[in-house]
Amino acid sequence: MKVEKTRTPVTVAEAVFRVTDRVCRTGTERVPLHASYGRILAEPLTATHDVPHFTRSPYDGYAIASADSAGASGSSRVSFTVVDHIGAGEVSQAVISRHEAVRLMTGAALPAGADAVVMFEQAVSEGQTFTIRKAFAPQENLSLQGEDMLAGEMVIPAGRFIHPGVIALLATFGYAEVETGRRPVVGILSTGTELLAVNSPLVPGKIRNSNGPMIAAQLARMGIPYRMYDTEADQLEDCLLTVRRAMAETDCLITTGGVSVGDYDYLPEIYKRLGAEVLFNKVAMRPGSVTTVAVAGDTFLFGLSGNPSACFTGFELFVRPALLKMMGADHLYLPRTTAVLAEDFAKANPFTRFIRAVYDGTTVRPAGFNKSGAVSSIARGNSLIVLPGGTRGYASGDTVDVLLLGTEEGTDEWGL
Ligand SMILES: Nc1nc2c(c(=O)[nH]1)N[C@H]1C(S)=C(S)[C@@H](COP(=O)(O)OP(=O)(O)OC[C@H]3O[C@@H](n4cnc5c(N)ncnc54)[C@H](O)[C@@H]3O)O[C@H]1N2
Ligand code: MOO
Repeated sequence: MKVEKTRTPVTVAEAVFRVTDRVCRTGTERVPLHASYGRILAEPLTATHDVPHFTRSPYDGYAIASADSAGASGSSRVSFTVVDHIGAGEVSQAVISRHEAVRLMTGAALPAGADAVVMFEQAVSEGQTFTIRKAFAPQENLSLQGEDMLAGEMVIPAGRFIHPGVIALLATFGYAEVETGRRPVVGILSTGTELLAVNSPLVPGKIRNSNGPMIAAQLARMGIPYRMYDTEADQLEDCLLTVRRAMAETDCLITTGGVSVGDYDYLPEIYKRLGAEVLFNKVAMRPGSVTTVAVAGDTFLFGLSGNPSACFTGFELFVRPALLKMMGADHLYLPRTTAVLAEDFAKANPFTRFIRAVYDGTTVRPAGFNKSGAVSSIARGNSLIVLPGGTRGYASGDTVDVLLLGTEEGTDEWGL
């Protein structure tokens, strides 16, 4: 088999752009509210009524007409008579006359004639009467109709992640079902004759397949369904058959391994046989320089490196935003921040370097063994330090860019 040995690297930003620019939404589907968590809102969410839709008391207390409290002060008490008593969910039939009040609980509708609420703590109760020692302003201690949202107001645009707060909003407006971006079904194919199943005993030269389960978990974290595929051996024909089957059964396929220039790295030849358009096959980054993305028909083929740290990073940088866009998300990228490097990093960075790292809110430090083949630092890290290409010698105390991992939601800006 003849594979090209020289590839032209693209920058990380260019690679991300090439993928996200090509991806289209995979459609929409209606799901019950309880199943909508973690999906992407396909329609803007507009308030169908004012919230709250009636003026209510935000406190346990007494509803009064504020004008009746005029003159109350530290040295002058004003007295009221309680004419009704309501809890939340009840509506008083009383219409307050001069120096009358309705005793009401938090959330109860304000009775007619009242325009302020005296908290229990602001009153001295004596049977059916109470006194106050301060004057109340109109609308004091009220939760006004529409103060949170007004009918017709667009509250959450389409493309946003449905998190618990959005679920609360949907429930507020009575959405028993929600229109969401369809989740793509993703195939995972781990290639390599050295790979053993997770429950296999170790034998010389072989290793357990850690990338497959890792990618499955990266997908699960995004709520995306997946199917696992196996090849019998590192045989081109066998691998091609499996890729074709996976393409027929899924919306996109993630492979790991076999994408470099080795004698058994069949993926480049498979892309050729499929007539796939290769968007890029080398990225100016470490790890993950061999990351390849190709499109065959309307199926995306993500060729991630076999090296675990490179595989992990390739998923987070390229696969994740693509899948989010397939679901119709408008925020595609990992949230990023800056942090103070907590230890020296002396290595040169000929290309953009992504270092698995531990970020504590202020400082960030490499999460340990930092080779492309490392597994330990993926397990220990919660973030990626990003060091630009063409730099060297970062010292403890330097400020560096950090991408945050493990959040379900993206940001709308590719900022690196
Ligand atoms: N002559 C060159 N050799 C290599 C180059 C190069 O430019 N010229 N690039 C190196 C870089 S960088 C990387 S990264 C690797 C990428 O190779 P592949 O993506 O084709 O991956 P494999 O060769 O199949 O495997 C690499 C490594 O990872 C282990 N592996 C593979 N699959 C898994 C898995 N599912 N779970 C755990 N570990 C896995 C595999 O055993 C190898 O050790 O190529 C360099 N070589
Ligand atoms: O792709 Mo390799 O992981 O750059 O080291």
